[in-house]
Amino acid sequence: MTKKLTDIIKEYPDAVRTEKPLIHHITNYVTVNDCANITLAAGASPVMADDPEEAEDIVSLASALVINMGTLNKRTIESMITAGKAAKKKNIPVIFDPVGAGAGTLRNETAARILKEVRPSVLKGNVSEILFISGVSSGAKGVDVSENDKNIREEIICEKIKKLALKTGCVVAATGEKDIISDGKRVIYVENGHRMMSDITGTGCMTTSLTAVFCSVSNDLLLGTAAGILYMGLAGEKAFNEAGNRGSGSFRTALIDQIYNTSRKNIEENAKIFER
Ligand SMILES: Nc1ncnc2c1ncn2[C@@H]1O[C@H](COP(=O)(O)OP(=O)(O)OP(=O)(O)O)[C@@H](O)[C@H]1O
Ligand SMILES: Cc1ncsc1CCO
Ligand SMILES: [Mg+2]
Repeated sequence: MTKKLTDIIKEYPDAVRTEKPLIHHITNYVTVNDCANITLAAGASPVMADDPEEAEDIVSLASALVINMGTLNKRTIESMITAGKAAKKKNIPVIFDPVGAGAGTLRNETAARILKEVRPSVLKGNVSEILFISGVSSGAKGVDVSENDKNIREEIICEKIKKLALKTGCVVAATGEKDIISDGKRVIYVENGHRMMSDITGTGCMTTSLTAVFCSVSNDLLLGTAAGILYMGLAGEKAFNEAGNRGSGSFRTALIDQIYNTSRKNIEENAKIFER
């Protein structure tokens, strides 16, 4: 089974480089530049456009839409809903990262509204955000995973994700030390990555951008999502070996370099992706 998954996913980077899909982002102002650069590093083309007046025009040119609620405000909520609905109408995959869900009323209500009104194709967040949306009260204080949620048993997270996928109609992914992805029936685990990835902000946001990139060239959103998470995890491991000893700034640069230099050999030799 592992072989089959990697055999499919290892074709995606070349497809991206051939197709150069446009990825529309409505995202946060903390990590926006990293998201644009990781999208380019993967061979796709980013456009960041978050005004309600142009949301529909821009998304109609795109091959995928990222909705990331990291620095939410009333103006961008309107853009997220408008662009999200327009994308769904045109069958463009919508990847929703509910950054900070659980941290306050505006975020919680907006996440619920986007799920209901847009019906995203993929819901991808860290384990605290996904558990909160699935109804487990989260200990998270902001945009990072809580210590409490890190210790929740894998089988419990898996069950919650499967149920949430069936309820929302989304492919659901929860990231952390181990990443779990499900469409409600199949469940994929990715065990690549490095703990230094949580020492910089934006590894989750960049993973969401890569998920959008690969979903735009895949006809299977479960595998497109798994690919975004897998390639980020593989890049994290190599970036740590190359630059981890220099510190978190160098690690961040090395991560983008690793996506730029993604190789078939790396996925063939090092992917830890399983379907159970
Ligand atoms: N301890 C860890 N070991 C291995 N990989 C990790 C670890 N923590 C995070 N990762 C990887 O880092 C990436 C980001 O995951 P994380 O859950 O930290 O996202 P996030 O909290 O949404 O990040 P941000 O909001 O800062 O962008 C994922 O690809 C995940 O697999
Ligand atoms: C630190 C931070 N605050 C809002 S968004 C963001 C980036 C990572 O999610
Ligand atoms: Mg995040």
